[in-house]
Amino acid sequence: MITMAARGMERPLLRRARMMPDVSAIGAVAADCLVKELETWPKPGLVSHVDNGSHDDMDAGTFRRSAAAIRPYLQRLADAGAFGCGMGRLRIIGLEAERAMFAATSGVNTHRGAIFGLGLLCAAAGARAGGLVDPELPLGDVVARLWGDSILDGPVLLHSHGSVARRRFRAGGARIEAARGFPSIYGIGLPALRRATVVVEDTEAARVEACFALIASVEDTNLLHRGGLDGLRFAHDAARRFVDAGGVCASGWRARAQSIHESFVARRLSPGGSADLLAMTLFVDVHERPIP
Ligand SMILES: CC(C)(COP(=O)(O)OP(=O)(O)OC[C@H]1O[C@@H](n2cnc3c(N)ncnc32)[C@H](O[C@H]2O[C@H](COP(=O)(O)OP(=O)(O)OP(=O)(O)O)[C@@H](O)[C@H]2O)[C@@H]1O)[C@@H](O)C(=O)NCCC(=O)NCCS
Ligand SMILES: Nc1ncnc2[nH]cnc12
Repeated sequence: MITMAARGMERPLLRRARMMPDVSAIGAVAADCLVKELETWPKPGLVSHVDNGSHDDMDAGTFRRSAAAIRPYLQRLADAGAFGCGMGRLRIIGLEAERAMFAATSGVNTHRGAIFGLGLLCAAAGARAGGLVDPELPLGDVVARLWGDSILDGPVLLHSHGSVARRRFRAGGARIEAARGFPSIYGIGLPALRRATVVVEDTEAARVEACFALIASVEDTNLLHRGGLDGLRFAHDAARRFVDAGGVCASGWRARAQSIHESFVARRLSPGGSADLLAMTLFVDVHERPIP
């Protein structure tokens, strides 16, 4: 069993509020997290309900259609997790979800990374609600424990933007993130979201904080694809400066965040992997809220 502790990354032993055992709600919660990610602004270079960021082939409507189309598949992944299915079955459902996404968006890739990562978290939530694993085990550890090896051994996409960027820059990407139990969610996104929620009591601002914290450290293959190493460094530095200056807890944060958003758009940079990880952070937050 691969746990965060076994990998030397201790997580605090929190008692977790559980949304159990309602397996049938998992897909709807996950789709709602995709919509909440969309409805977060300013997010550097990314599409939101306010503008299209660095994209000219998709807008908020494209993302809403995509989230609605993949919602039933996220639920099927949760059900599959509750039935103890292996990675082979999850992959089949994931690929069907990708086809539904492309049909809903006329061929635009809105959520492939989210289908993969959030889909695995849905399956983990299903396995937990179905009593197949310790109900206290964090969802990321459930993914690593049940499917981590198969995620790494599975077939790779040879021609996706991400796979080209990963080979060129030796980057990790979505599979490594999932196989390791989502360290970016537990180590970065979730702590940032929760810190900001306590201080500012503004849920959209807290999502902005988590988004910037993720962009500041994730090796995002979308940034590498569009901007190479210089693009990734630019994004890391800009987001890090925002967080270090107090993030959304500092006065004037929205104007600063908007200006960084515009600087990404000017360079056509889009941290799609961090956007996916924001949605996954929201999902984990719902399922693992500590009991006060
Ligand atoms: C395993 C797959 C995810 C394979 O994907 P790939 O080989 O492409 O791997 P990655 O590069 O690792 O990234 C895949 C997507 O994951 C997001 N992502 C990027 N970096 C990270 C990261 N460090 N951690 C986590 N996630 C990351 C990202 O997704 C978002 O970007 C997509 C849009 O990208 P693109 O089409 O390139 O868009 P544009 O820049 O707009 O293109 P142009 O306009 O320039 O032309 C969007 O989907 C976001 O979600 C990465 O793209 C997986 O696909 C796979 O094997 N699937 C099979 C199904 C399966 O196994 N499912 C398991 C059960 S659910
Ligand atoms: N809001 C967003 N904008 C651009 N790419 C994304 N990938 C996932 N969410 C995204």
